[in-house]
Amino acid sequence: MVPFRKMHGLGNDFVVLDARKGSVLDARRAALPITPARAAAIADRRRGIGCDQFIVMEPGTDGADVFMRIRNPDGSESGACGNATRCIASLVAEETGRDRVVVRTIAGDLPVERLPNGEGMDLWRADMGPARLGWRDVPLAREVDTLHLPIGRGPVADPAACSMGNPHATFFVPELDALPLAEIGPALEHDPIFPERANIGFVQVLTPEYIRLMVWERGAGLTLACGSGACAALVNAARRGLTGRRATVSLPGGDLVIEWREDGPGAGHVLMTGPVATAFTGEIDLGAYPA
Ligand SMILES: N[C@H](CCC[C@H](N)C(=O)O)C(=O)O
Repeated sequence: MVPFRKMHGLGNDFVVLDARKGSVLDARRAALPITPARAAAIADRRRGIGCDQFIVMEPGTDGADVFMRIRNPDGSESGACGNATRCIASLVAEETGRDRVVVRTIAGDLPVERLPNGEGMDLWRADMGPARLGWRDVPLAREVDTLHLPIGRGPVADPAACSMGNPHATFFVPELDALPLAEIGPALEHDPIFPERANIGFVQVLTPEYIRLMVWERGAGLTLACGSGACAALVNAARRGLTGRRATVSLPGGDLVIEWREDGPGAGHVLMTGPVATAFTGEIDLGAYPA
C-alpha cells in the first residue's frame, strides 16, 4: 500500500503521491511505475479515487525544493497546473517550516510564497513564470496572430491564445451560462490549430478588474477551477484591452487574483494568488491498477 493525499485548489482536485527520496513510492517506483494508464485509472471517478489531475512529487534539485509531475486523467502530461502548484508548495512549506518554496515542473521553476491572512486559511501566491505569446510558444500548427485565432465553434469565435507552460485559448463571450460547453469544449480542445491540443477558457468581462471564467481543460474536461487558465485569461484579456494587468478571476469553484507584472524584476511574469485544501488522506494499492 502507498499513502496518498487528496487535495484541491477551489475544487480543482488532485491525487498526490510522494516519490521523493526515501518515500514509500520511491522505494517501490521500479516495481510500480506510474504509467499514463495507471494514472488515468486512479483518476477515474468511479473505478479509482477520482481527480482532475494526478500529481507525483519527485526530488527537487539545484534550487528547486520539489519536482511536480502533472498528469491529466487521460494520462497526458502537462507543463503547468496552477492550483496544484499552490497545493504542493503548501506541503513542502509545512514540512520545512519555510514560507517560500520553489516548485519545478517540466516548464520551469515556480516560486511560491505563503500569504498569512491571520484567519487560519492562508493564501498562496505562485509566480507562474512568463506568459509565452508567440505562435510557436503556444504552440500553434502554423503562423497566426495569437491575439486573434481564426477558429470557432457554435456561438464562440476569434479567441486569443498564449502558453503558461501549457497551451491556452481564451474566448470572450457576453454571457457564460448559456454556452454548450460539453459540445464545443472537446471540439475546440482538439482543433487542428493546436498540435498539442489546448485548454479552452471562456471569459465574461464584468469590469476591467473582475472577470468570470470557465475552462474546458485539456485531457480533463470541465473543471471547477484552472489556475493556469486564469493566468492565461487575464493575460489575453489585458492584451485585448478588456482588463488591466491585475484582476479577480471568478471561477465556478471560487476566486483567484491574477497579476501580469509589467516591469521590475519578473516583468512579464504572471502571479496567481489563491487557497489550498486537503480533503483527505489514504492508502492505495497501486498494483491493483493497470500499468
Ligand atoms: N489540463 C491542463 C493541466 C492542469 C491545469 C489546471 N488544472 C491548472 O490549475 O492550471 C493541461 O493539460 O495543460
